[in-house]
Amino acid sequence: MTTETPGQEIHPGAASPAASTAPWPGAESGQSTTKHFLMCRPEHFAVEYAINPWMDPSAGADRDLAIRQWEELRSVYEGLGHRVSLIDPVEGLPDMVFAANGALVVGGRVYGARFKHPERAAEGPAYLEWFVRNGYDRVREASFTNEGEGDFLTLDHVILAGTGFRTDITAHSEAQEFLGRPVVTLRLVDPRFYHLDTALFPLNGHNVAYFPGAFSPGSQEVLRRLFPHAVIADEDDAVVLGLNAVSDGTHVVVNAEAAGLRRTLEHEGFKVVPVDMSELRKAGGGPKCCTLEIRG
Ligand SMILES: CN(C)C(=N)NCCC[C@H](N)C(=O)O
Repeated sequence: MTTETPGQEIHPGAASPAASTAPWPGAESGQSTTKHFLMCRPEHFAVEYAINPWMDPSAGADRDLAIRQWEELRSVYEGLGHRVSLIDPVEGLPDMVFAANGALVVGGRVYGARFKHPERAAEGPAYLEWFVRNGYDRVREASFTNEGEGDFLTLDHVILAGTGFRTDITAHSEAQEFLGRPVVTLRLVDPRFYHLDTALFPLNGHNVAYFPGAFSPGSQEVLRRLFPHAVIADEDDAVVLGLNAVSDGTHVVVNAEAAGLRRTLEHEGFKVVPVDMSELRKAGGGPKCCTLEIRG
């Protein structure tokens, strides 16, 4: 049903290791899934304003380096056999590279983002427009503030939803109603981890890795109950945005600096794919932020 603008589609070149029956011990953590991602080349990337504690406009950012790091991330996905589509970057929207914030797409239904900060407000309609243009007809403009997959992370039977800094808790029930999936609210308490995807990522359809210190005591308890076998990350890994990672159930694409987390994931049987996203981190983003998953 989805038709994409010619030239925007990128076809995976290499054979897919993710689709193979690779004997990595990660098999016990779940099967590898071939995914469809939407990304936005950082052609207008800059740190021009500060809307999170990572951003310092006076420090400057090297756009060419950001583009090289982003290209590397894109080829990692393609090399793993994932499909990558592109949305055109819009001049004047320096954070548009963080595609994860643009929407939440589950079962072919697109729940649009509504950004908290006016600096990013125009990104919501830009991403929604991409989905409409590409044939998605179950599209919902949000009535409440929410920053897409920055604060909504989807597992097989539940969607985990962050609140506290960006996404309004009322958006959680709006998303649940629209998507027909149970949404579990998690409260974020540390401003460095202002989106859920800075503090937690799904390892597969039924387990997660997370940094407990980013969550309120009640939400920590919820996470312990839901995921008794979760991978627990420490603050050293969290402060290099190590939890802003993307897993296909076998491979985990993770910030290279997250040394402890990388070791733990390998020990758990995952195939770790380190990437350097240091330039994009100056705006508060990592690999997951650059990646919006299109499900269905
Ligand atoms: C990992 N995170 C938090 C993301 N999903 N998005 C990055 C957004 C960065 C942007 N400057 C902002 O502060 O909104």
